[in-house]
Amino acid sequence: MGDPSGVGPEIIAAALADPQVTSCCTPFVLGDLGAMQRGIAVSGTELRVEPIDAVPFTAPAAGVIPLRELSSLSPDQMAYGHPTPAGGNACFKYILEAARLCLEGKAHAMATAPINKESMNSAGHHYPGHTELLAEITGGHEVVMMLAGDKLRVTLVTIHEALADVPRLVTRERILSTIEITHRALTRWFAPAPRLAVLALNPHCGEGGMFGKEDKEIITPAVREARERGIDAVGPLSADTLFHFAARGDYDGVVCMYHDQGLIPLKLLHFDDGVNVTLGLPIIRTSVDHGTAYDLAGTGKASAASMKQAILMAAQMARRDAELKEQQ
Ligand SMILES: NC(=O)c1ccc[n+]([C@@H]2O[C@H](COP(=O)([O-])OP(=O)(O)OC[C@H]3O[C@@H](n4cnc5c(N)ncnc54)[C@H](O)[C@@H]3O)[C@@H](O)[C@H]2O)c1
Ligand SMILES: N[C@H](C(=O)O)[C@H](O)COP(=O)(O)O
Repeated sequence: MGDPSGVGPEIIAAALADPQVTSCCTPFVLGDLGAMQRGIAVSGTELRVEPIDAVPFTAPAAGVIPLRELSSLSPDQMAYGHPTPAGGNACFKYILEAARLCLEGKAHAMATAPINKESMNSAGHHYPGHTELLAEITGGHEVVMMLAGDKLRVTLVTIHEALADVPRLVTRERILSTIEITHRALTRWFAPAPRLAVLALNPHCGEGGMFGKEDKEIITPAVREARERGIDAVGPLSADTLFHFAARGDYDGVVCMYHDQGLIPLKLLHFDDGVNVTLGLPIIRTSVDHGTAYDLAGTGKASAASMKQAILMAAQMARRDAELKEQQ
């Protein structure tokens, strides 16, 4: 459900009211009954929530959202636009339970609504986001954040890091593993023979060292090694021009060095329908590409398009996994 004080519950309701969603999967919510009922009212949908005790559960009637109640927040603890430690703790529980159900094979995939990272941290859970928390609780796998839309897919070598720390964190090993994880995931789910572009860190790829040495000394050898391992990757390429070519279809994925390098173009093109996917996990996890939007929470004005796409993509990935399993 994500943060009950944000737009999560209302966009979940709007997404689950869409027959395209319910015809491709059997969704259920891990969250708070009161928050979900409020979200349904705000969304103006005709849905009804029915608490479930366990997963799996009996298939619900049309118009019913099965909900496993993991918190019972008071109105103060879930006031719109006001994150609370109780709300942050509740989000943490929803994520843990979703991961557990996926790991145990009781759910095929999880699609997350937005959390407020500050509120989860205020509850004592010190993670930059879902990505790092899921990496830890599913076995310490190396993970990569991907944001994807029809026109563009970006993956990130560094995620939630201060910009000042990025040059130090952009190592050859980390670039190489990001390229490899991206390649593997795209091959499995999205593009059978992926073409990857790897971005430079500095303007004009460092201009021969005048504007920084990282492109020549770190990114170039990492791309060379990826190519030696059979991956169709090119780079480093200048970030200012590359997105034009990627968005017109020249590449299946763009490996970016830091958060805003990739997420600004992605959200410019796909704010409404972009999906965040965590690659490298032993489970399928997708998410909306936006945050808690406190300024809109409770107004019913938030778009549910990204939530819907996140659920559809999770279902599509799970179907693909089932096909691959059958072929084995
Ligand atoms: N998937 C996630 O859990 C996730 C993703 C991004 C940000 N966050 C968190 O969300 C909190 C708020 O972050 P922020 O303010 O940077 O970003 P935000 O995405 O919440 O809001 C940025 C702007 O986009 C608008 N917006 C967001 N979602 C919208 C929607 N569905 N429809 C229409 N407009 C929408 C908001 O009204 C606001 O003007 C932070 O704590 C951040 O860490 C969580
Ligand atoms: N970087 C993401 C974005 O801006 O959309 C976002 O913060 C999500 O992070 P998690 O999926 O790790 O919560």
